[in-house]
Amino acid sequence: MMRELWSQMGSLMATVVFMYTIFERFFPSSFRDRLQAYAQKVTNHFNPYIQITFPEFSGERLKKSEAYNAIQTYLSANSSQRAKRLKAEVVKDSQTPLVLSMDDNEEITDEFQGVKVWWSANKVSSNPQRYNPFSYYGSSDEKRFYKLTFHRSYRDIITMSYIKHVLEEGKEIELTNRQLKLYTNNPSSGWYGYKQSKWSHIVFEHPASFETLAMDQKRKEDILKDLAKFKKGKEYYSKIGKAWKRGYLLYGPPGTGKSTMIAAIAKFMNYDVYDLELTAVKDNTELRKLLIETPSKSITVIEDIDCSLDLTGQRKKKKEEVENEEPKDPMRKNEEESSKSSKVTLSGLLNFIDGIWSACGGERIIIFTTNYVEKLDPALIRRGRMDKHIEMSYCCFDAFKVLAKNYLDVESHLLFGRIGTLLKETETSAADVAENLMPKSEDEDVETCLENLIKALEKNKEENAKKKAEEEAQKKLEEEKAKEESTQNKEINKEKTRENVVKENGFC
Ligand SMILES: Nc1ncnc2c1ncn2[C@@H]1O[C@H](COP(=O)(O)OP(=O)(O)OP(=O)(O)O)[C@@H](O)[C@H]1O
Ligand SMILES: [Mg+2]
Repeated sequence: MMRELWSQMGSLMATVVFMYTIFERFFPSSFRDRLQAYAQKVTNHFNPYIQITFPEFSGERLKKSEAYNAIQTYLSANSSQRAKRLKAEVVKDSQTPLVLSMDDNEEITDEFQGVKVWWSANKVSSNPQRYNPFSYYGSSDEKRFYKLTFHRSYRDIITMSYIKHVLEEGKEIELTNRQLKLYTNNPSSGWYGYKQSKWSHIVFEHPASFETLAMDQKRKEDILKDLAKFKKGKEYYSKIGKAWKRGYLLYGPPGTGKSTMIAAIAKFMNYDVYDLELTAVKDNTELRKLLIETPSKSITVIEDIDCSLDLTGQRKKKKEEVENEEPKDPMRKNEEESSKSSKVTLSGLLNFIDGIWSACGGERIIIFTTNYVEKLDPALIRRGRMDKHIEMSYCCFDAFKVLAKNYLDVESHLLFGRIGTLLKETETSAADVAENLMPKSEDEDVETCLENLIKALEKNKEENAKKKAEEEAQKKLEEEKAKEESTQNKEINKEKTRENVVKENGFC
């Protein structure tokens, strides 16, 4: 009531000012200014309400204000039930294509810690008559802004806590609603020039999630807990003095779900994925430039790190090469050397993961995947760099049950027992199990699909047994050969010793 009264007062003052402008010719300008300032002072003195405005565009370059966007999102989420007049907008990159927010000149109330505040969406037209085709604001110079009004006795609570709460919640909702993106690095030849950038992106619409990811249930829960702890870890990481980042190493045979797991992590965390193709990065400087452009709340992925570059034995190999090298044409040698030195090195990657990059913004995840964990340089995957090592192993019964639910919508079946036994006896990837579970035609029912899987697993078992027998036979052969060689060596040594004794003593 009181606030409305003051609002009326404001209109009254505006009318007075308007009258000045009409009669301005009859008043000297100095008198007009003085009167206006005085009227403002009087209003401010008695008005117990404070107003803060948040314009849509700010700064010299008239960039769209982040605060305005966050407030819009916050109010859309909180006001669409309360406001009587709403406007619908199509928002780019949002999961919900049509976003409802309160319409221009509409007002709603909000409450924070028992304090009531008023938000209004406003629009002013600085020059409605003039058409400006280059205007940021459309056909007329419309300027939008949100106005927050509150009683002056709550100044501290509103300016110090409430606005922060609105902006944070608005940004959080923006992040939840937006569509995830998958970024890939562009070759450096295209980094500069008009509209070029280091990363290109597409909307990331991978259907995988932790619900559909087939793996041992306990391990899955463990990973989920780890991720949830990381997400809420801002204070914890700052308390222990560690950069807010986490490294995951996913390793295991092909088709066991490493890439699927990355998609599930991205979805769970609601982070964009930056898929770094190391072979397209010329050197450590380029690597740095690329990584520095990855934002917080992102996952940087290096897939098949063992194949991406010779990160595994680079240092050792270089030495060997130098020793075995034949003399070369000096021109070619120079060329080769410069191409060799323009490569990302293991230390370049490690320094950046540990150093500046992890300190930029925080809340970053880095994931390496490999099929051959034993080939990697221990320095690359030591704890602290790759904090969590996750083995994606062959399909177990738990994982099979998830796949059966995903593909056939069954949770139990008489054939499950046989499949469980066969999975223990074979090494079958989840990708192979999934492929066999997928109905090949419309006539194939659940039972046929499960039988198909059993047949495939039995075949796999037979082949494995055959392979194992062959390997054992080969091993035996090698052992026998080694034994024979050692007996021969012993005989030779004995003969040599005898000859030496004869030489030393000078007789037979
Ligand atoms: N654990 C799993 N859960 C659900 N689906 C899986 C799983 N593992 C594999 N699949 C299925 O198999 C396909 C291949 O899996 P994915 O690409 O994740 O394997 P990968 O471990 O990354 O293999 P590679 O080592 O060859 O890159 C996926 O598209 C998915 O359909
Ligand atoms: Mg993969």
